[in-house]
Amino acid sequence: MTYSRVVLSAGSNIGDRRAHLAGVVERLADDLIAVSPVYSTAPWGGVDQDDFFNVTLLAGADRNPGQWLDICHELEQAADRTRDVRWGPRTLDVDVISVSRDGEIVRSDDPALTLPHPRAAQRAFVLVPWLAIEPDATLWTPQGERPVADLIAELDPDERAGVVPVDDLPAVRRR
Ligand SMILES: Nc1ncnc2c1ncn2[C@@H]1O[C@H](COP(=O)(O)OP(=O)(O)OP(=O)(O)O)[C@@H](O)[C@H]1O
Ligand SMILES: Nc1nc2c(c(=O)[nH]1)N=C(CO)CN2
Repeated sequence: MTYSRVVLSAGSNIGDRRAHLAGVVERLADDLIAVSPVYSTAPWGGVDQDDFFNVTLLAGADRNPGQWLDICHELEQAADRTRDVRWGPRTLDVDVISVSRDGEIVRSDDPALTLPHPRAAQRAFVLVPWLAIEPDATLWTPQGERPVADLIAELDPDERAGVVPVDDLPAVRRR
């Protein structure tokens, strides 16, 4: 038994953004612990592009970190995701933000799956939705384990202002 708890971030800024995010919730239905509201988010990373819709999800299951990443890639492929511009527009991006096992945060330098996600602490589009579903969330950073609320408070106010709640995705029924 390798029960693990995962934080995933999903984002879309091409096509039916809401439908792409709803597909993630549908796929993970059996493992879901919580799904944030949908947020409209200004593009992060310096590429001029349309706003994203983002959600952060908590899930738990008997899976290792690589199996969570496989699900992320499967979901991206199902949305016909292509890799063109780094941090550029996409139908669907699903990232593994953090995994914990038996309450211990998993850490990995593997470029194929770096954990926790090395840029999560700078991304209001990940942290703000995460805090909405887990008010005492913490993230491992190079400075150690930090409350997500503190990381958000340290972001540029413009970065925070670009992340605005829209509404909730419809609830899914467990299979
Ligand atoms: N924590 C992680 N979550 C998702 N992918 C990761 C992670 N760590 C490493 N990767 C690797 O990064 C590769 C590129 O991922 P992707 O195209 O989603 O990057 P990106 O979304 O453009 O940028 P970023 O990594 O900054 O979010 C993936 O194929 C994957 O193997
Ligand atoms: N607001 C926002 N910006 C992004 C996003 C995203 O999901 N939301 N994903 C990116 C690819 O890593 C690059 N920039």
